[in-house]
Amino acid sequence: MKIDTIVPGISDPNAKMRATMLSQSLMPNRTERVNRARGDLAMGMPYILRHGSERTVMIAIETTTRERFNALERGLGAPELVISSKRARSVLTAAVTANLSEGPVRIRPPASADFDWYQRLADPRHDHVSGPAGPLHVLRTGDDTLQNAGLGLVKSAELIPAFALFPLGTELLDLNDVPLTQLDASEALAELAGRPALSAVAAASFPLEAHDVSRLHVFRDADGQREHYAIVIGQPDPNRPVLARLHSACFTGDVLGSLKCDCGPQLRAALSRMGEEGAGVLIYLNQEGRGIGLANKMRVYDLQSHGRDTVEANHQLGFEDDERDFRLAATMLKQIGITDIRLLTNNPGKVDTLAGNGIRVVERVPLQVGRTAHNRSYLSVKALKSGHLL
Ligand SMILES: Nc1nc2c(ncn2[C@@H]2O[C@H](COP(=O)(O)OP(=O)(O)OP(=O)(O)O)[C@@H](O)[C@H]2O)c(=O)[nH]1
Ligand SMILES: [Zn+2]
Repeated sequence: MKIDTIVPGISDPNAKMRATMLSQSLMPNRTERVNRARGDLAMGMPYILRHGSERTVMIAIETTTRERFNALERGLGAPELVISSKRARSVLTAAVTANLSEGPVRIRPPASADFDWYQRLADPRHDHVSGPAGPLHVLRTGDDTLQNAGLGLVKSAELIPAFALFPLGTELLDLNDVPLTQLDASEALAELAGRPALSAVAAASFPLEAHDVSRLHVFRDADGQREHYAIVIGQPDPNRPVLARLHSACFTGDVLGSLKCDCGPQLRAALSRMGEEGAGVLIYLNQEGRGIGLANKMRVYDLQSHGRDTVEANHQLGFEDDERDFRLAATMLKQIGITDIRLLTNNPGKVDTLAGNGIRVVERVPLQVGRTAHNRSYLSVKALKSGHLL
């Protein structure tokens, strides 16, 4: 951005310096650059992902249009398709996935591949009718910083974890006239792994069914993408550990009363126990579907209707078992001045993460409510595969 060209009175000796300072302060920082790229992916816009001298144009398979994809292919040549190793093991033949390590899997498309081919490998909705794909050429060599960053970005945009990378050789095309976002892959990886920063935005008190004194604090993450809530019930005694619940958003369970999980009853039971004790804190994290978002949760529910369990379905779509970041809860508790808690949970992972991030969990209080014939196998898979305590 050339601010000096629009600042009047450029002959003023201070104007140039003011323009430089203004340019510097308007320059997007790392969080903003990563968030722009994430926004582009969500809109189906391509952006430039760089690593060293390598430059690629990245586009998410879920959101791009066929027309845009074809235009990129005509201009830049065939891309590589990147999916996660979890997805690769579900959709590719065993011969192709033998010895695959965790992380991104790079696939060179066959000459006949059209946009439908990319969609079919990305989206598992037709897996049960089409069977495994292969033989295919999996690229195993080289540094995969670009692919790792891409995978982190599509997942954090809550999109199907699959994208295309079109190599952008310097000699090929000059895209300088197209205002594409540019992002460095190492910088993206550092941002995604960093401790999530949250700021307190607003708070107000109002009565709840559980207790007539409650205060809701709204926190917003640094990229402005998501809000999380802390609800303080009654007036917790600062000298005693507070009864606490760390709850992850479940629109289907919390709001609609779905019988497929135990979230709604857990939410209400936690609030009413806090009401009975006269004090407590509920941390409500907007990490729907164990961090994959509601659209992806519906995709994994659909896979579950074809016989997959909750963990297998996440893998088939390309996600890990659990994509949540419980460090957010530790940050929020500390910001509202609560460091000692009794945590209502059956999930030892929550206890460990809070304890490792400055919260003293003096007791784990089991929360076993809402078991139905519909969620019996879901809950036993969580116990068997995810270490939840029954
Ligand atoms: N991906 C996926 N998410 C699910 C499924 N069923 C429920 N969820 C999500 O799982 C999360 C459950 O959250 P919590 O109840 O806070 O956590 P938990 O890990 O079960 O631990 P505790 O309830 O504290 O014992 C919510 O985000 C739900 O939306 C499923 O089949 N697949
Ligand atoms: Zn639920």
